[in-house]
Amino acid sequence: MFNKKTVEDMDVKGKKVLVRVDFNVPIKDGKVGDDTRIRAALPTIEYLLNKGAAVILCSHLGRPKGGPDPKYSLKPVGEYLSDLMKKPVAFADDCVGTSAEAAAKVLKPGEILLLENTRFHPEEEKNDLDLAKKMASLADVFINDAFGTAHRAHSSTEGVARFLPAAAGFLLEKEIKYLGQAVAEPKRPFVAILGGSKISDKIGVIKNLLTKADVILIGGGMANTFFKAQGYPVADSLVEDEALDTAKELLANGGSKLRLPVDVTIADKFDAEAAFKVMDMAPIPDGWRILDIGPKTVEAYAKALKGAGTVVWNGPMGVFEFPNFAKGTYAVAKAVADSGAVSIIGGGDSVAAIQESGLADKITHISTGGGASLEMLEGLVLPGLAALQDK
Ligand SMILES: Nc1ncnc2c1ncn2[C@@H]1O[C@H](COP(=O)(O)OP(=O)(O)O)[C@@H](O)[C@H]1O
Ligand SMILES: O=C(OP(=O)(O)O)[C@H](O)COP(=O)(O)O
Repeated sequence: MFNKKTVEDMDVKGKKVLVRVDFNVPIKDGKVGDDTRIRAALPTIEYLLNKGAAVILCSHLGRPKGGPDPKYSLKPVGEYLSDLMKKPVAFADDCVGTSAEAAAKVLKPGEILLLENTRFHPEEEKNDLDLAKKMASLADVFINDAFGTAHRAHSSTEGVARFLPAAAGFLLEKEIKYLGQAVAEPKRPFVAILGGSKISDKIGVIKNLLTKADVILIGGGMANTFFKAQGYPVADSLVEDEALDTAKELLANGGSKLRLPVDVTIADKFDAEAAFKVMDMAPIPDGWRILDIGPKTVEAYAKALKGAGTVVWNGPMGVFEFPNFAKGTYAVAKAVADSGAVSIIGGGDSVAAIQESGLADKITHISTGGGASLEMLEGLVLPGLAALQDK
């Protein structure tokens, strides 16, 4: 079922191994927040070090626009990893070029180097092969362990695999195996929950989910786009206008499977200290924005989750980073945990939310990928996986 070479199939002793990880973790005030994605990469890193490889890690962080931006530096992640592993982690302030080359050259077996954010090069997201070739030139072997980014065909995920012997890390293998079998024949009722802020990225998944899931519960920024598509003025709420046509089409075809919030919590600014109130869904007053689902919606969604056989969830129900707007996300998390269903929660922020809710140990599978697990669910090919060598 998993037909790609893995790290165990590769000869890595004495070699330099470039490992694509997904260290796209929440950073607050220059410090790492939820570290699930970092911990999830440790088995591959430790295996390689024990086998006598020199490990060169690369990742993106956030969505920097058009060049280097200190806000999106991976430096704090390197420091965090060093504390976690209790060993030095060297850092190069570019993922290619002289600093990366010099740092990679002196790296010895058993040592770790982290390269700066791959998205500081705009070519990365275009899967530019020159950039990929430069990254590949730093190493002898490529391992992709970035499940969370496996749905992106970028230079550091897909491109680089064309220039080096390329195999999967343990995390990538584990996620694909688990999600593959869990969604092949899901226990029913199958409830999907979709929220968050990456709206145009993820709204397309709903069309396909309508054929697979029994109920789809919408929250977060995703819901706002549906409200606008229904004709509600949403004032300053987060909406992605390019997703409006898709939302309209889904509303027309989704029938009773597709559920939207019936009430919302609105705020007078995008701030943890904002004034807020709950209202039944109606035109949003000027100057306000929707930052969470309301209590009636929580009740309705909890009812839909009761007795579910399988639950797949990506995207928080509100801006859970602000305590006043975390209630919807935490209450839905509790309903998922209490449902007794096979539950899969994926995505950088969704996982951070479930960890903060204290309910993580009641969830069947915490996945490091949100968009990646949704695309898997859709049956799409993940380019980061497809590029690796077959067994
Ligand atoms: N109503 C909302 N308005 C603005 N942002 C929202 C809203 N609801 C959720 N969010 C934001 O969505 C983000 C997570 O979205 P996304 O990246 O799609 O999820 P994940 O990382 O789990 O895949 C969070 O930072 C959260 O604050
Ligand atoms: O956080 C990620 O995706 P997710 O929010 O869907 O889990 C991945 O690191 C991919 O990031 P991207 O959606 O900016 O390509």
